[in-house]
Amino acid sequence: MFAATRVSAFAAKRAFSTSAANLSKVAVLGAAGGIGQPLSLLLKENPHVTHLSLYDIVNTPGVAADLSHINTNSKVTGHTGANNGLEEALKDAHVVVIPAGVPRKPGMTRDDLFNTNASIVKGLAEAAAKHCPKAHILIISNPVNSTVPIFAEALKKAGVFDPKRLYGVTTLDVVRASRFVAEIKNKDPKDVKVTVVGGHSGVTIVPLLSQTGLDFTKEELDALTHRIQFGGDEVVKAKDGTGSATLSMAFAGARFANSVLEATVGGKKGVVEPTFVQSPVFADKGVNYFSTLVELGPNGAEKIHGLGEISEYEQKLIDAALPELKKNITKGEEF
Ligand SMILES: NC(=O)C1=CN([C@@H]2O[C@H](COP(=O)(O)OP(=O)(O)OC[C@H]3O[C@@H](n4cnc5c(N)ncnc54)[C@H](O)[C@@H]3O)[C@@H](O)[C@H]2O)C=CC1
Ligand SMILES: O=C([O-])CC(=O)C(=O)O
Repeated sequence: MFAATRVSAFAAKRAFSTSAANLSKVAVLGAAGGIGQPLSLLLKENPHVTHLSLYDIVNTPGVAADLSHINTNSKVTGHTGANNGLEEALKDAHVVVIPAGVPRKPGMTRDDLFNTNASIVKGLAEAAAKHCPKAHILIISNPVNSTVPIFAEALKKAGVFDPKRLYGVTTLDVVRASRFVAEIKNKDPKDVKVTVVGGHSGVTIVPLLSQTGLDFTKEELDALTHRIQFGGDEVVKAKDGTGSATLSMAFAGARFANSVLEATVGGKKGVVEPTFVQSPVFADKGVNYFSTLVELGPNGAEKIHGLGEISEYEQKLIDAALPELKKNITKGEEF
């Protein structure tokens, strides 16, 4: 904590002369981790961020000191679990990005992380409800299908839940889908947009390849759908016990955070991103959270799109996703 305080004071002093008004304080919780560090680096480059506030239970002073030397126009502060670290990190935050919690090892499902990560996320939610009740909260911690409902319940209990400001980050599925499709079609991924709906684990991840404007054989559809649904496993296997996707997740998380910032403080119109939010799309089937394309505006998730036209193949994927999704959501809500 001593080191954290020193870093904090140092960074704050330096920032005084360089940074604009503290309009967009962005807090990263879990900032010293595999995702947290590269994500914080990418956020340090984001011109919308005026104050980058890094919180972790370990090692944040070092990460904050390191990032604070980068000559972009934001101040960096580091906070640890000791004393009022979390409160300081969250106070007045406009956006809070949360990659705190344990990652998978080979052989585990994301749901296997529930026991450890549910309490971590719940604790952070209670703190956010108290110290930054108006912040936009971006949940990366797995299992996203359950951690978003856990967070929502904690905010509801504190009387500060606004469904427009709570987002499960599913951007990595979209990033992967674009890359994988581009690979087999010999295209530049920037020209390949794939909408991915549902949740963020296995069969709950539903790519809508029929909406890409490209043609696929049945074999291509099967292979791509499987790869997009289980892309996370490829990385878990390759990392061989040392963790799951961190760099691609940091890239995806920074992209989503930037979209939220552009829409909420950057005045940009027509920002549309897929994200796992409280959603009416399958609420009649008891599935209260779902990821579809969402239009972001000054208040956050302002317009939730439906699925659009989907193929029979995709309808079957949706039918398989809904029961699993409902189970994951209920588990989170009841935690
Ligand atoms: N939504 C998505 O698409 C993805 C989600 N993930 C998930 O993100 C999470 C983090 O993954 P990694 O960064 O690889 O793990 P990591 O273990 O490298 O980092 C996690 C960090 O969280 C910190 N932490 C633990 N408890 C905390 C608490 N109470 N408050 C603040 N920080 C705390 C740890 O000290 C550590 O620095 C995992 O749950 C993983 O499954 C990973 C990839 C993609
Ligand atoms: O696979 C994991 O556990 C991490 C993750 O969510 C992903 O890479 O999509």
